Order: sequence, then C-alpha cells, then structure tokens
Amino acid sequence: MTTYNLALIGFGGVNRALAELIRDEPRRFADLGFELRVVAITDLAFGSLVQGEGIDLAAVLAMPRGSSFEGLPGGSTEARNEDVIKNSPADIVVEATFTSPIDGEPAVSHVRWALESGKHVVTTNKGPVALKGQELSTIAASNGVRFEYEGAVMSGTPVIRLAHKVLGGLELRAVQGILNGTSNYVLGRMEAGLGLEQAIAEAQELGYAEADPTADIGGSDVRLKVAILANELLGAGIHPNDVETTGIQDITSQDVADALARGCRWKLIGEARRDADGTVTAVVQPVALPAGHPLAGISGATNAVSFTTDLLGAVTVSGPGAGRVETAYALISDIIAVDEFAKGAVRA
Ligand SMILES: NC(=O)C1=CN([C@@H]2O[C@H](COP(=O)(O)OP(=O)(O)OC[C@H]3O[C@@H](n4cnc5c(N)ncnc54)[C@H](O)[C@@H]3O)[C@@H](O)[C@H]2O)C=CC1
Ligand SMILES: N[C@@H](CC=O)C(=O)O
Repeated sequence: MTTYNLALIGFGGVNRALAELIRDEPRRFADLGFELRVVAITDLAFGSLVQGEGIDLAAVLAMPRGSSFEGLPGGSTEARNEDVIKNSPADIVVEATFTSPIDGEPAVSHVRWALESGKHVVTTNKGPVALKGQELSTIAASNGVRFEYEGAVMSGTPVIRLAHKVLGGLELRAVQGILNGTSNYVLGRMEAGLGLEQAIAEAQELGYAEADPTADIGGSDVRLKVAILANELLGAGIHPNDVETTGIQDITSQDVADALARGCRWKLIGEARRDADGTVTAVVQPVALPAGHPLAGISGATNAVSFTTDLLGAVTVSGPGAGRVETAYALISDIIAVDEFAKGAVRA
C-alpha cells in the first residue's frame, strides 16, 4: 500500500473536512490503494506543525481556533509556509488558504515553492489557477509532478477533469452556468423573504462563502471560474480582468419579488463563448431566467454548467458548488489523479 504524506496549507473549513475524512474513514483511501498521512499543517490562526511520523488529527481537530501549535513537538506560533512547504517530508501539498482574486497570493507562491521542491500540489484555491495556471502547470511538468485543481470550479462536482477526459473529441464552443454557490443560495433565500445581509450570514455559517463574501456577491469569484474554464476548455488564454463582470449586489428584494411575479428567477450566470472569428468572449452577469430555462431550477448552493459542443449540442453537469465536505472531496479526486500519475510513472 502506498502512503502519501500530506502538508495542509490552511486549516479552515475545507482542509479540516479533509482531515476529518482521513481520521474517520481510512478504509475509503485503502480501498483506493493508498493511505494518507498528514505530516504538516500551517494556518495563520494556529501556526505551523511538522511531525514526520504523522500528526494526531483527532488532537489537532479538537484544538479551538485561537489556540496555537506552539508547545507541540514540531510546532510553532507562526505559519512558516515557505519552510514547511519546501522542507517538510510531504509528497503532496494541499493548498486551501484564502483565494485572492487580485494577484492569487500568497497561494501562487505556496504552489510554486511546492512544485519547484518536487512536491505534487492539489488545491481548491482559484487564484493560482485563474491567474498563473499556465505557468504553474509548466513548472509542475518540468519537475515531474502534478498540479491538480478540480475543486477550483464547482467544488467536488467534476467539471474540469470530466470535460478533458469524457468530452474529448468534441469541439467545445461555449460554457455557461451557475458557478457560485453562495450567490445562488442568497438569491434563493431572498426569494423566501430574507434580506441580502441575513442570507449572506447563512451562507457563511454553512461554509459556502469566501472569507470576504463580496467576492461571491460582487461576481469576482465567478470571474475567476469563468477564466479558468475559458482557458482550460476553450484555450482562450485570457486574464480574469478580461471577463466583464457584474455581481448581484444591486439586485434588491423588490427585483427578486418582481421577477417571481413574472415567473422568472434571478441567477448569476457566467459564460465564455468562442465567437465566429475564433476569439473568446467571457461575461458574468445576473439574468432573470424564465421558469422553463434549464438553469432556472438550480437552487441553493447547487451549481450547473452547460457545455455547448458540436456533436452533442448542450451537455449539462449539475452538483454541489460549495461546501466544506463537498470541496474536500475535490481534493480526494485530485489525490487520486496524483496516485494514477505516480503509479503510471512507476510502471513506465
Ligand atoms: N468552502 C467552499 O465551499 C469552497 C472553497 N474553495 C476555496 O478553497 C479555499 C479554502 O476554503 P475554506 O476552507 O472554505 O476557507 P476558510 O476561510 O475556512 O479557510 C482558509 C484558512 O486558510 C488560512 N490562511 C489564510 N491565509 C493563510 C496563509 N497565508 N498561511 C496559512 N494559512 C492561511 C486561514 O486562517 C483559514 O483558516 C479558498 O481558497 C476557497 O476559495 C473552493 C471551492 C469551494
Ligand atoms: N464561495 C464559493 C466557494 C466555491 O468556490 C461559492 O460560493 O461558490
């Protein structure tokens, strides 16, 4: 049985959910042909912890936020990310710190340090993928390791890998969908009569929202996801700033009620489309969809994306777009991809 040593960078909702799965369900991984051992954790709130023989996850998960790893063997008060990423005995670095829609930092540096140290990276962080994806994938390839990021779009619902593997041989012409769980949840709660702020607070409590929820409501989270899909699937080579973006911040309770009265539902739609001249146009905007539209019935934190293809027409995938456990699953699917690569490399 292969054992992969993990370094968890960021110990918030998603990485804690992954740690809980490793603690509670080792059989799930054994059935996949490997076991997972967490040898390092860093977080701004806790500091750093490196224990090469494996960290007692039950003990660290029981530590309240605000306590420190200092005092534990291999522990320190500060999140010594660079040292831990470069020098801990991890095979796979799991990056789940805050997403920065501006420059992707510090996650871009975390990913780069790991790949240049010959460590695989799995991440749910959209910043490095949307802003430096091509560069980081090139670094990964030249170091013989994987850079995997399925959770960057639609949480654990397979989108990127599915489109690459299962829609191969089709010409993709456009991608369009609901790509932010928080804003979709909030719009649904506003339909039920809640105010915007109250609905956002619920989404935060449920673990859907970004650390700064204006990224969800203002559209910058979807902008990153549209840029990722446009670059990955349409070969667009665009920057997130190329995606014209309007969020739902100006949609009022009255707008929501008026739409419902007309049989419509407001949705935040992200889209990238290849035009006749070959260029790709990408846009994020709220749209009041008629009830019969396939995306109108997508509710709560569920997301959906529709691929427009030449031979099949529209192919739509729907599933969770946010959530701690759901997103931790994306990391597991990435680790499976790393394992396939590692075993394939061994066989070769
Ligand atoms: N929660 C969700 O549904 C989804 C989250 N994501 C992405 O996954 C990432 C993690 O999400 P969550 O766990 O929900 O966020 P979170 O806010 O619960 O956790 C992030 C953790 O990272 C830590 N952190 C921030 N900067 C750090 C630094 N420089 N060094 C060390 N630790 C640092 C914070 O203290 C916090 O504990 C984010 O980038 C988010 O955009 C992606 C898909 C879905
Ligand atoms: N905050 C995001 C989490 C996933 O990317 C969302 O609500 O969709």
